[in-house]
Amino acid sequence: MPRETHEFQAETKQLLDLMIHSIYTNREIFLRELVSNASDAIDKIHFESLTNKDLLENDDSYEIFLIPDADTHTLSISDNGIGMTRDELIENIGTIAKSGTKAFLQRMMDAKKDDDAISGKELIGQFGVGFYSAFMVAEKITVITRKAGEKQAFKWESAGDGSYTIEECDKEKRGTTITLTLSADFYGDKAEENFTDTYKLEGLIKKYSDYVRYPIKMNFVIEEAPKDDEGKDIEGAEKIKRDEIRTLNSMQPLWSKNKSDIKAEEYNEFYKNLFHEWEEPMEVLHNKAEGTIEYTSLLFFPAHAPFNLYHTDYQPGLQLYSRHVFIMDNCKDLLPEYLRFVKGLVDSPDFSLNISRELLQQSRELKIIGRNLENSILKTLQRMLKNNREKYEKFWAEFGKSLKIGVYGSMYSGNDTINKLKDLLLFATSNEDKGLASLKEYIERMPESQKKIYYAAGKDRKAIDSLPQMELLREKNIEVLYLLDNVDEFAIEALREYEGKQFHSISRGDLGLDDVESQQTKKETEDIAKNNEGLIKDIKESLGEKVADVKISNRLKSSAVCLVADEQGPSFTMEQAFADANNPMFKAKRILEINPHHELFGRLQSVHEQGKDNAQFKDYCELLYTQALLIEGMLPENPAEIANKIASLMSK
Ligand SMILES: Nc1ncnc2c1ncn2[C@@H]1O[C@H](COP(=O)(O)OP(=O)(O)OP(=O)(O)O)[C@@H](O)[C@H]1O
Repeated sequence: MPRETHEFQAETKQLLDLMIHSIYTNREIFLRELVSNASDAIDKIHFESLTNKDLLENDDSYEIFLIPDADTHTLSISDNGIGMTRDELIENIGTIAKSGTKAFLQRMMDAKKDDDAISGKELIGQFGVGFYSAFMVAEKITVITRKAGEKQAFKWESAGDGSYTIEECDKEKRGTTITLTLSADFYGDKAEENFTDTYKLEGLIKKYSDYVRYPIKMNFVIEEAPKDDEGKDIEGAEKIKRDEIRTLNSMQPLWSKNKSDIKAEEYNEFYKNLFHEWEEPMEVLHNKAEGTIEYTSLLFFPAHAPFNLYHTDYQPGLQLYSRHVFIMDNCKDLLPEYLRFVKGLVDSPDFSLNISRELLQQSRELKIIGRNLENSILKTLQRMLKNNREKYEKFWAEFGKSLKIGVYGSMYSGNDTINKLKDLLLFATSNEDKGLASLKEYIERMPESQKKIYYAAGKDRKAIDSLPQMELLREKNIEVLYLLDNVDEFAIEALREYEGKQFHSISRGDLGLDDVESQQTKKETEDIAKNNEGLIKDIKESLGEKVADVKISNRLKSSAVCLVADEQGPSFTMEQAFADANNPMFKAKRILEINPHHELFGRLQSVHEQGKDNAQFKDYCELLYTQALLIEGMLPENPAEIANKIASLMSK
């Protein structure tokens, strides 16, 4: 195959450009990225070799080699991992598939446009861009790789200038060697950071990659004075050089050490290293369990929710080890779905080394460990909520959605997730000064006469504040939960009640207030309804299919109309959420409520006196309904017709 030149995908070009003109000062992290990739590649061959030993080609001494060369000012990172085929080279290195990286670029562009204060430096810190980070220090990168089990090796090369070349080449050992031809600032004694200096490299490996579970080796050239027969240095004699291969990383798994001997930075570095994260974790949970089942777990809550946390390309799950030996990544069977954001590992001598995923699912040990981990995470969260509200609210902002989805999901799975999670939920409320409220806090603040927990859903505070349905509750000083996230209302539906108090949407059904005043208003409203039976019936008839019912309202104060949904069916926001999910079948039943104390009601009565079939009455009905729709943030089906009706009414 002749040498081929390929263009980088447009997004890759942008990324390369950013890397080359990098604003990121912490350039040394490129080494951690390349070493992590090498370690991942070894994990892969190890895993594959469990079912296909031939792939190893009799070489199972996994290792990563660093080869600095001051003369050619290159640094190579070599591994005997899985390697890449030609297609994989193009797929993995020439294109950006990761949604995180795409999101990174988007944010970068947005930041540029808005002249945003978020600097590129911080952004790189949040995302991480793997292989490409090497272009921060290299003017050219050469990848030579041979996939395990294949004969042909390939050479990939790029100067980061928009294109790369691929050609066939020879490589005796399987795996990948990445050679960086260092840019002028990064080699030589005068350079501020000299990445051909063995001692500098040793320091970086200790700092970032000490726990990598395969040996990271490097050749040191040792200069020593020759020794005499008694083993003493011969003075004045010319020094002798000899090579010594050293393993740079301790490989001692952090989790096997005593908790009290581990510093916070060690946990942080370990986490960043193992999970390719760039930020310190929000929380670390390190537990050793002894007893019927023995295991050690080291779990982390990331600082931020990943962009794809709720997408199918997100890989939840923990790493499994048995006596420090890696078994598998992304084991989903340990933690419930609502904890999909938790990263970490479990090491247990009770796991068998080459257990299949299918068998694992049935493992009794795994179930018990999973339950223990879930409990310990829930306890941590309960403690955080009680003792460190600020931190908990940060957690909630990142991962609250997961817990709410968990509550919603329990509607189908029928387990006791609700009981586990209900006290951990936080909601915004109409009482803005008090910040977010747990359901317990809300209940504690409820006046005795209030029997239900009221909630309203909307896209933001302002939208809910301006709902006509809020008027009465505001006047009565009744606190309302503000459901601002799509999933909130679904979670509330699943909860049904909290400590014996039912949830009640302010936009659905009767409010059910039973203080003396409300009882009185209710009676009044019933009387008005009775006296206007004919009018109500005719409005309903005129609106036809559009509404399920028309009612005289006892909840409106200053607004003329509002639309409420039927108590049984979905609400308007749920209808919207269903529609967004391509499920337009679920429609809320619309009930038009009319304020009998509004001036317009009198007008309506007099127009109605001219008969239910007169055109003006029909227009009034239509416009009242449209108003109510608009207040709910919904558009009428026939906006042009409505506009004409308004215009003709205004000109009268
Ligand atoms: N040494 C290697 N051996 C085999 N494959 C590699 C090696 N280095 C990189 N790759 C492949 O190239 C892909 C892209 O690497 P890159 O570092 O850009 O991203 P990543 O490792 O997937 O993610 P990140 O490092 O940001 O977590 C990897 O997923 C892997 O498939």
